[in-house]
Amino acid sequence: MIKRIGILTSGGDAPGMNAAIRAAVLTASVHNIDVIGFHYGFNGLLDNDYQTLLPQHVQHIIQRGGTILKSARCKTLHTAEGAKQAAMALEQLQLDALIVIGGDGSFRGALAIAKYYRGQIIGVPGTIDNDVDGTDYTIGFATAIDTALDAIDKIRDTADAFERIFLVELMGRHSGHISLAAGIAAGAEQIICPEFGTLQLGSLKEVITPIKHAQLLRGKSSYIIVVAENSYPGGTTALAEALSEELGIDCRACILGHIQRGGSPVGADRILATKLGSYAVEQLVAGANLMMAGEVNQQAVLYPLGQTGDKKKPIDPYLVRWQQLIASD
Ligand SMILES: Nc1ncnc2c1ncn2[C@@H]1O[C@H](COP(=O)(O)OP(=O)(O)O)[C@@H](O)[C@H]1O
Ligand SMILES: O=P(O)(O)OC[C@H]1O[C@](O)(COP(=O)(O)O)[C@@H](O)[C@@H]1O
Repeated sequence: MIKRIGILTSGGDAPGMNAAIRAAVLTASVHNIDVIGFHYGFNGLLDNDYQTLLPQHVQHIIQRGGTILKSARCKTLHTAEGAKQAAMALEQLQLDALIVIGGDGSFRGALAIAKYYRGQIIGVPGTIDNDVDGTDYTIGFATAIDTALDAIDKIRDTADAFERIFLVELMGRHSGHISLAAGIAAGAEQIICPEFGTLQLGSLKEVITPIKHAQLLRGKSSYIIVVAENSYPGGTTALAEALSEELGIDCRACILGHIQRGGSPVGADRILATKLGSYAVEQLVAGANLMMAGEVNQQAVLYPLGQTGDKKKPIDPYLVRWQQLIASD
């Protein structure tokens, strides 16, 4: 019987985390479950830093970016001592369950705690990167794409005016979900992401050949290359410099950075967050443990927490093929 649950947001914040908190609190209230929210991710467990969350505390937060509970990374949790201490905090607060909203790293943290905790744990996928197995989309991904798209469209204007080559670096840590989606939607001429293989220092033929081909075909024109972070050993600015040297034309780099994590969540993220935040509570009541609440083919599903970081979810193979065979030609 679940009477009291804890909730926290951890790792990179993502637009829609607030919507997930709201949905979990409102659903818990209907089930007469008390909720406490830990601040600063897992640090809140270790530092006894938390607040009671009542329905009135989550009013009018569905449209807000960031997270009202704050987020952080927590080094201590990587030690067995830290995991034990976190579990002890949950026991002392008499929490029957914990909801962790975050990415696969946060779910590994949750599993570490589970070794010493008698209650239930459930994950809700919140990261702009979409690099979590067991769910078609993560909360925050749709908003990040639109943010990136808005920026790339603006870059296209200035690139067109100067007939310049621009390299736009997008986030994703080691995954290309954001770059592929935003690159396709922006009509980027090239997309470079880890799934296409990492570029080597000095071997730029595969980037240069399509540029030269396009120049031959279309003459002078703007040319946008979307580059997922960590795709080139020296970074995207170094890649732009190397290309400038090889091509003899100025290439500009634009690193979009953390702007992609902010902003009001788009409708798709608010809806996904509402569904998964609520489903997580319902599934805890039904007895779920060490699972993630995900969505596959529009159905809310449970997926083993321990498999969420297996990196089995590919970037869309149809779009990859289209980009490589048609868009970059
Ligand atoms: N292997 C692990 N063992 C224990 N805790 C971990 C582990 N991996 C990640 N964590 C915890 O989860 C936090 C968030 O993970 P991170 O990978 O930074 O973000 P995300 O959850 O967005 O993938 C880390 O700061 C750490 O506290
Ligand atoms: O905010 P930080 O610590 O610089 O981290 C940047 C990383 O966080 C992200 O924005 C989100 O990643 P996570 O959700 O896995 O934390 C990545 O795309 C990026 O590589």
